[in-house]
Amino acid sequence: MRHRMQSYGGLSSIMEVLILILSMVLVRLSIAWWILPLLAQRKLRKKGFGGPTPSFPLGNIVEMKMKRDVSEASSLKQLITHDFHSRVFPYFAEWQKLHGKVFIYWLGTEPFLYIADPEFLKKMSVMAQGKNWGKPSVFKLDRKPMFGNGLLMTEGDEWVQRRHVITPAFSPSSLKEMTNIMVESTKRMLTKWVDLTSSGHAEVDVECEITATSGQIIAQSSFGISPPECTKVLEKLRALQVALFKSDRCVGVPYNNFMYPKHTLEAKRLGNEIDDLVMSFIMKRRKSVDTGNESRDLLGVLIQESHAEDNKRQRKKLATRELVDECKTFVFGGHETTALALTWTLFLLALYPERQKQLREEIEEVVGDKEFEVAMLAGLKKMGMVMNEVLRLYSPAPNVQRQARGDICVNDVMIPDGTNIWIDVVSMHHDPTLWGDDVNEFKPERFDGDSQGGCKHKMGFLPFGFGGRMCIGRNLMMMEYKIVLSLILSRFSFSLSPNYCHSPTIMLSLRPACGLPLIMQPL
Ligand code: HEM
Repeated sequence: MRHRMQSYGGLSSIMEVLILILSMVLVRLSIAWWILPLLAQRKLRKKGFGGPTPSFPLGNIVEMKMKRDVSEASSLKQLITHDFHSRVFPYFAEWQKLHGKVFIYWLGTEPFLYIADPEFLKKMSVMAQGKNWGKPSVFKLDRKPMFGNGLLMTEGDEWVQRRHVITPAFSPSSLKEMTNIMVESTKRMLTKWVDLTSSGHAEVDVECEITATSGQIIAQSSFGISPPECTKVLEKLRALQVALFKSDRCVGVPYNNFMYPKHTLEAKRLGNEIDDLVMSFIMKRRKSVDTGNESRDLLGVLIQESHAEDNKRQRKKLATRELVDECKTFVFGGHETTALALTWTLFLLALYPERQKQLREEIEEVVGDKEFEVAMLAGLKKMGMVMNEVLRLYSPAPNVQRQARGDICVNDVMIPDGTNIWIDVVSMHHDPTLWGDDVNEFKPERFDGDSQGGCKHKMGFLPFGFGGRMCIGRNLMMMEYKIVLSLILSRFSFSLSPNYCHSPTIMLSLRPACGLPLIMQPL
């Protein structure tokens, strides 16, 4: 009996210790996840930054989801309008009315400083050294299967070094070598469209077609991956994008991965499969380096760099991982955004057929019957204006994110180290105080002789981001855009299909939710 009592006594003291440890862990977690961020938010509030009231542990996620559901349901029968900020970001549109263009909102236990004011952004970037801008750790972790630690996600010295190594792969001479691949891939797509239309299928989902072609272009021109091989990677990347961005996974809520195990495991599995495929391409290319048959495309540049430094085993391992992450980053970042810019262009040209005619005349004048040459692209001025206007109205990259690495002082307010920052590009591109009352009209002329399109603030037009982290692939994009669009316009005229449903939506990028069915008419 005494023995039993002793063991009960031992058990209860173990329980007490466990409860104590658990309470200490809970206290530490609430301090780290809630009290400290809340104190930082209070400080910012005292300095005049408002924002919606968060609740623990979801922050403002519930409110955001509710507003989005309402907006999606009410926009099902939406007429075609280019004024869609309140549809894709209904919560930001409403909070802006209450709190202005700079405020704080919460994703789970992560506070975000929302910015739709270019002047505030300018002051902030002047004060922050390039290296003091990081990428939100919460997104880096969440998007790891897709981008790993590729250029888009690296920070500090590592980013400086990586950007320095990669930049030559986008030099004018390297881009020139990509022309043939762009022309050939587009011609293959157009031959397919001719076959489709001549067999009675006039309706083509051009978003799907152009995304596949753009994927082939980047995979082949930057990594030497041939079309059949790259299809697998592209399909898996698309599935990964859906797993990561098409579900409400409560990013920012501690341990959200455990709340959505199915999506988390699916993303991890797809990420690993893509890694294996990419690794097999890299191994093949490494062999050609060993035999001296290496080309100077992006993968060639990266492989040579990793060889130059891989005298220590540790470094070699790291370099191989980095190579895989860069390949994923560039294959995804390099095709999705460009394809969407072209898709939204075709949508607008279908809507305004007189613009198709104008561009066709320009192509006839500049290119005529000749083979495409890079030197011709600068002559396609009207097309350049159309491109800028599309990137303004339907910016494929709808937001830019940062995390302060170090305190940043703006207007005498200290934005503390670690603050997440969300820059709402769609809002700035649709702001009548920056662009005028015709802000929601498609008017390429606003870019005639003015690279800022008449925007009243030079940081109000940010399709490729800003500062040192501006898009590294923008020249490649502009070249691909003009080549693909010229070839399409020379072979087809097109109009919107009655099946088109106007529903811009965000799935990391800004895309048409139901694709872009067009009625194609061969010329
Ligand atoms: C319409 C086409 C494109 C748009 C709208 C676009 C947009 C952007 C934006 C807004 C950023 C800045 C992100 C940030 O600051 O966090 C960015 C960065 C980047 N883009 Fe693009 N992009 C396009 C095409 C491309 C292409 C064709 C490539 C590759 C071939 C590419 C690769 C990258 C990479 C690697 C970065 C990260 C750069 C860095 O952090 O140093 N993008 N892009």
